[in-house]
Parts: sequence; structure tokens; C-alpha cells
Amino acid sequence: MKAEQIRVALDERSYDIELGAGNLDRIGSLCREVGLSGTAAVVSNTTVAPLYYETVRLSMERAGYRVVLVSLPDGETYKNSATLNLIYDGLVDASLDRGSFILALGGGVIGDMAGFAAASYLRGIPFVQIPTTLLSQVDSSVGGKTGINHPRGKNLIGAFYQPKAVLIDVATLDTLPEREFLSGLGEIVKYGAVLDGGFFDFLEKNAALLLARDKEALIQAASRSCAIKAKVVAEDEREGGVRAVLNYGHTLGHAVETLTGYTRYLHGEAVAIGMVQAARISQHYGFCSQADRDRVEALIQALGLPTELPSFPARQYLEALSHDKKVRDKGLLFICNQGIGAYRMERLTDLGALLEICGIGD
Ligand SMILES: NC(=O)c1ccc[n+]([C@@H]2O[C@H](COP(=O)([O-])OP(=O)(O)OC[C@H]3O[C@@H](n4cnc5c(N)ncnc54)[C@H](O)[C@@H]3O)[C@@H](O)[C@H]2O)c1
Ligand SMILES: O=C(O)C(=O)C[C@@H](O)[C@H](O)[C@H](O)COP(=O)(O)O
Ligand SMILES: [Zn+2]
Repeated sequence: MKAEQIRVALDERSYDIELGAGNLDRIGSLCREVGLSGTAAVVSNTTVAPLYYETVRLSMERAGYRVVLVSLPDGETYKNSATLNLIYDGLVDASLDRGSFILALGGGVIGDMAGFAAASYLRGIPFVQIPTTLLSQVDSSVGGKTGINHPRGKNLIGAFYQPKAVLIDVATLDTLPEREFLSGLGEIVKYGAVLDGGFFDFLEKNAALLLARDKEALIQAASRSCAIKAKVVAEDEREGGVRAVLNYGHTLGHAVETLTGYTRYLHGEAVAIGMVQAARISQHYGFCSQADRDRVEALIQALGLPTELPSFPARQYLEALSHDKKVRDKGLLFICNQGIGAYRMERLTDLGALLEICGIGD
């Protein structure tokens, strides 16, 4: 299969997403094509490095780069300041200077942390995303949101910092555990539910093929997802307006992740629950029909994702919601369905009422 290119158009910060199957060993040439020089620090983890670091190292060395590996412990619970310091330690140990760069090799946790390290080390060095989970291939590697969690809230510390390129090799998904794969489908549903009704239809019709990891269906889904995200990011890089739509399902999803200590749910699972609740809230306010709401829930269920909010008292949900980045003194900006394939953003002040609609009380 020939690799496909999708442009993220951001003036001098523009870059391409290269999407293919079996193209991981293109990384060295790609780094040359985008003008990178010096040492490459590959930031990865103890699961992904044994699988894919060797291919990356050989490709980089063939292209004439010096390569070092910074391998981190694996998991969302490590997306924190202590692990970020391990990256800085690795970069300092390898004497990385301003003429060097980072390759983020892994899922969204690695991409977010390595991206933030790139944004802050020596006040900024270039980086390239090499996403290896479905979720990171369709969402987190694109758009430049980087950062770490805080015990009291998701992604509370970070920066907008764009990569120089994104290299997606869907063949890496062959080794991805099933639950992680399904989690990625959660973010794919998001694009269809609020930005592209035709894509939502596609997902409904092709759910079985996607679950079977049919390469053609996957490539279609990934390329459409990246194209939708690239367009939104190009319109609003720093989430002053339309980009907030990419947070559909995330308000309650992030609250669920925080309340469960980043251990019980994968990100895409929490977002799936959040989307079901967002559709419920949208139907309550008359922005979508019962049939639309049912379609969102049915697709999420068909993709093997959870739909129910875990039980915590409303006050705990309220505390978690208060750290949402879309909160202002005028209330919380909540992303609703406007039917299927379109959205509306509502400033909600009564979060207790919002929780009641979702069946959460004290
Ligand atoms: N920056 C953004 O725009 C953005 C968007 C969405 C999500 N995120 C963040 O992304 C994170 C979730 O990312 P994720 O779902 O990729 O999780 P993850 O990075 O934790 O990866 C999931 C698991 O799969 C393993 N893995 C990765 N690639 C593999 C492969 N090819 N084969 C076998 N195992 C593999 C990882 O080691 C990990 O155990 C969350 O922290 C979320 O907040 C960020
Ligand atoms: O790229 C974006 O914008 C997104 O919101 C994508 C989300 O899927 C992602 O989970 C993001 O990290 C959430 O951002 P946050 O600003 O709410 O932390
Ligand atoms: Zn997300």
C-alpha cells in the first residue's frame, strides 16, 4: 500500500501526517526530508521499545543519525511530573543540545509526555510523533496538545507544541492488545458523532470489519479521522473556539479518569462513557432526538466500549468537573450533539443539574 499524506496547515508550523502500512522503517528518511539534524532521542516505554525501537534505530542510523533511547515505565499512571523528569534526565545524560530532536515512539501517553519534554527542554527542540496505538494514530499524535496529568485533573500541565511530522504505521497495531484497540475506536466515534455524519454511518456499517482489524477499513477510518482533526486544528490551533469540539465526551470522561485515579478506565473508554452521557444531555435539552442518542449509544456498545458512569457522589464529580479546562466564571462549555454529525457548544452553569440528567446525585 502506498503511504498517504495529510497536511496539518499551520503556516510556519505546518507538517504532514504520513499514513501507511509497514512504513516504520521510513523514519530516518522522513527526518531528513523535514530537515532534522543532530542526535535523535527516542522516547518510548518498556512495552513498545522492545517491539519497535530496533526498526527505528536502524532506519535512523542508515540515515546518518546518532540515536539514544530513553525508555520509561508504561502506563497512564506514569503520565506525571516524576516521569517527565526521567525524560529530562535521559536528555541531559545524552548531552542533547539545541541541534538535536526527539522521536516519540508509543501511544498517547508517550506522545503527550515526549511532546511536552520537547516543548520545554532547552526551551524547545523539534520532535516527531511515531504513534503506535490506534488512539494515538487517530487523535493524540496530531494537533500539538502535549502534557501530563495532575492527581486532581487530567492534562492540567502542558503546552501547545506541534511536531515536525507524524509517521503512522498501521502495521504496529498488529501487536496492540484488544482493550487498547477498542479504546482507540472510542475517539474515532467522536469525529463521526459531532463532525461528520457520513463518517458515523460508515462506522455503523463497518463496525464488524473494524473490530476484526480489517486493514482497509482501519486505514479508511484512520485517514478520515486524521483529516477531520487536521482541519479543526488548522482552524483553531489553541482551542480559542471550534477546537473545543474535539473535547466531546471528555468533560465527563476526564472526570471519570480522575475520580478513578487513572487506573480503572482507559482514556477511550472514559470518553465513550462521556459521549453516551453527552448524547443523553443533548437529547434532554432537545438538541438531538431520542433516535440520535440511541445511535450514539448503540455504536459505542457495538464497539465493545462501556456506557455507564461509575458511581461516585455528585460532589466528587463536581470537584473533578471544576478542573475542566473549559470552565470560566460564566460556566462550563459543554459540547453537545446537534443531531448526528454536528455539534453545539453550551455554557452550562448548573453542573448539579447536568449530573442529575446523567443520574448522578448525592
Ligand atoms: N494530545 C492529544 O491530543 C490527545 C488526544 C487523545 C488522547 N490523549 C492522551 O493519550 C493517552 C492515551 O493514549 P493511548 O490510548 O495510546 O494509551 P497508552 O499510550 O497508554 O498506550 C496504551 C498501551 O498500549 C501499549 N502499546 C502502545 N503501542 C503498542 C503496540 N503497537 N503494540 C503493543 N502495545 C502497545 C502501551 O505501552 C500501553 O501499555 C491519554 O493520556 C490521553 O489523555 C492525548
Ligand atoms: O486535540 C484536542 O483538542 C483534543 O481535545 C483531543 C482529545 O481527544 C484529547 O484527549 C485531549 O488531550 C484533551 O485535551 P484537554 O485539553 O481537554 O486536556
Ligand atoms: Zn481524548
